[in-house]
Amino acid sequence: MAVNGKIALVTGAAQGLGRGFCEILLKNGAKVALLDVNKEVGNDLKASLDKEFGPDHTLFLTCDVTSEDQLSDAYQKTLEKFGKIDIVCNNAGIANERDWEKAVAVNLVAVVRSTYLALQHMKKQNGGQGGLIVNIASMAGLGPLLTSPVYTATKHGVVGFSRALAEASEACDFGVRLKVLCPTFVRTAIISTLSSEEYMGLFSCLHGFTEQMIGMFGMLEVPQVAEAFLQLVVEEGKNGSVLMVTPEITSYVEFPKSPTDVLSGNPSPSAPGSSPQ
Ligand SMILES: NC(=O)C1=CN([C@@H]2O[C@H](COP(=O)(O)OP(=O)(O)OC[C@H]3O[C@@H](n4cnc5c(N)ncnc54)[C@H](O)[C@@H]3O)[C@@H](O)[C@H]2O)C=CC1
Ligand SMILES: CCCCC/C=C\C=C\C(=O)C/C=C\C/C=C\CCCC(=O)O
Repeated sequence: MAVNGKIALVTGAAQGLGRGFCEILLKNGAKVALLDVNKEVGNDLKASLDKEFGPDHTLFLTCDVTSEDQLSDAYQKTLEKFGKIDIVCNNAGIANERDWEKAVAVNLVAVVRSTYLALQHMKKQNGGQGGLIVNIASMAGLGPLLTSPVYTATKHGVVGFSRALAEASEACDFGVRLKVLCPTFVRTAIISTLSSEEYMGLFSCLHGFTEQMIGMFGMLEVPQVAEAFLQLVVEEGKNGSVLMVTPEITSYVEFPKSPTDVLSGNPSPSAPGSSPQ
């Protein structure tokens, strides 16, 4: 989808990857609703973006994505300010294996809720103009991060939910596409949890394991991931696709043949973007 003139809503927008996604959308001519639980950092970001893009191009909304009321209120305020929503990026996420229920609430439950809200506002059957939802998972949505089983589960959940809903949206002709971004390690604040005694808890015997993985996979910088995000947004079609990002390679993930392919007699595996929508 061409970004110029579009309205986007990004969760967890105040810093890290969320900030990178907002900046690349703004640079390409979108207006963006910035949602974040961190009011102070969010207000600072808004002030800095106002200088670069003008105050009418963004709206900062304090929003804890785990609150149903705050989330639906944020969608409502975005619509009141900008009149429509074309792109939603569900990015807010945490790593917390001790308070693992909170990790499930932020990383999975809130992504599901926000995706359904987005669908409700964008789908053609409700008078919407269609649109695109990009859910931020992780490479931990494709394979295990040993020190973080619950984080891994939530990210696998985001991948599975998004792929299933992408097919359902197409079958129901909602006019809304879903895509998933799976970066490896990125230099942001979430990484500071790395190897801390508080985080490791049960898994302290795996001390040093993540550092080894970072040595193997490498560490991305935010602008590299923002470029991959832009690629997902701009490329037409590819509903249900999952884009993996490492320092060396950005590529669509191929999954085993899905039951829908089998039912429809599609001989090829479930290649991303195989559907024309
Ligand atoms: N940094 C990394 O290595 C990777 C990160 N990811 C994913 O990217 C996403 C963004 O993470 P980072 O930018 O790295 O982390 P970060 O910690 O720098 O930023 C996360 C942002 O989300 C916000 N947030 C947290 N809980 C929230 C809530 N309940 N409601 C609203 N906002 C909330 C925070 O205030 C913060 O602004 C997460 O989903 C993370 O799992 C995926 C792969 C790698
Ligand atoms: C295919 C194998 C999966 C590899 C996963 C790769 C990268 C994933 C990175 C993230 O999503 C990073 C986000 C959170 C992790 C933060 C801390 C957990 C690590 C703690 C530790 O092990 O010390």
